[in-house]
Amino acid sequence: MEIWFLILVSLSLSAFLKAFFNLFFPCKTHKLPPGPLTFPIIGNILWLSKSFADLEPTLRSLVRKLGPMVTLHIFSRPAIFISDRSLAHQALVLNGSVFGNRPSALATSRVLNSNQQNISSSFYGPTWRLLRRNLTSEILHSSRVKTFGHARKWVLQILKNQFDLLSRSADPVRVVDHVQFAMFCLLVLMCFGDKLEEKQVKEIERVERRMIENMRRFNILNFWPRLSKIVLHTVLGGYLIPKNGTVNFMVADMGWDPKVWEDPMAFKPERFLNGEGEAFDITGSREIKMMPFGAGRRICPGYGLAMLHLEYFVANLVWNFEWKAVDGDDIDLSEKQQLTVAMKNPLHAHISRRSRSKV
Ligand code: HEM
Repeated sequence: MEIWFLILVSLSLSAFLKAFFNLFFPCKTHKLPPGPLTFPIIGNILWLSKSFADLEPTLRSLVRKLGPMVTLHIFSRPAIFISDRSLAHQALVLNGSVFGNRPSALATSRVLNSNQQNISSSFYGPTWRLLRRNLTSEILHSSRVKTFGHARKWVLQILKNQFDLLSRSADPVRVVDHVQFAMFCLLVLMCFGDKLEEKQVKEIERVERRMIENMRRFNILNFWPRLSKIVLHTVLGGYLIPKNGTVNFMVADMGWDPKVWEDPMAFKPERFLNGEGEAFDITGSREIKMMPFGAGRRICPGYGLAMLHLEYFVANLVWNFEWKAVDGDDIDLSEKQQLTVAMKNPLHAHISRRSRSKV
């Protein structure tokens, strides 16, 4: 047999074996993303002693030192933090079925999340799919939102659907949860009252730019824990994401990436003025530039409704009040960490002349 043929066969065989092992045994061939040196029990105590506000700068400095994927050993599971937009896209959008899961909750939080049978905490599976379909097609679909006046009727219909579909379940918590869920949806829809008109929505387009810029610049969340209970070991960015590992996305850092956003820390709503009339894609389906509503299969199903609602709310705040810095004219954009990020020196609101003249 020709020697070149033997070389070719052995090279192909080794390439095949490598691909096979990478696919089925990534934990043997890949390492966890880097992380600080930790000692089993002491390491956990150190992390747990940190407040939420301390965790964020610590993580940022680790990302600067170690790269866009970092592992911390908190509790018994490795917690992986991702700060890079394209890795987030690869995980949440391109590999949505792997990263769309939620972890098993602690016994205490199961009381609050109805034994993980509600839409946001349920595992990626048939119950989640059913709840999600019911919410998106029966409540949040634009054709339904337009007829919000009949909200009460839909909610009753949805409740009936849910009861019918889940009637085989012997778990009473599950049913209670669906009642609560439907009532919550009703409340959200009722908030619109009968004041939402298409004309009004158009008038406040300008406000939308300010609002999206606010979401990018002043993040509602610094990092969004997508605590994925990964069913099989998987590989992302050349690193192992272990089975039962948890994955967290550093949302604030993605919205401040200077490669995407010019002068990222400045408040510039006009950056969303697009000459070609193409709207900014907040879902990140093609590329993630910011992700206030998450991305991929578990993206917030209420984002359309939330945007409308916020536009209406923010437009009224701008229309009815004059917002001024307390001391001097300069607005201070520094932040402080509370449960969410808030303005360190909030503005004061004065009733505007426009509103006063109406009174
Ligand atoms: C400004 C307003 C809102 C923000 C910033 C927001 C943000 C988010 C985020 C970040 C997630 C997690 C996404 C992920 O895991 O990738 C989420 C999930 C969710 N949101 Fe929202 N949301 C808002 C309003 C709403 C509204 C109005 C509704 C209801 C109509 C809603 C219903 C949900 C539900 C049911 C989930 C869980 C989805 C799932 O796990 O499949 N949200 N939201």
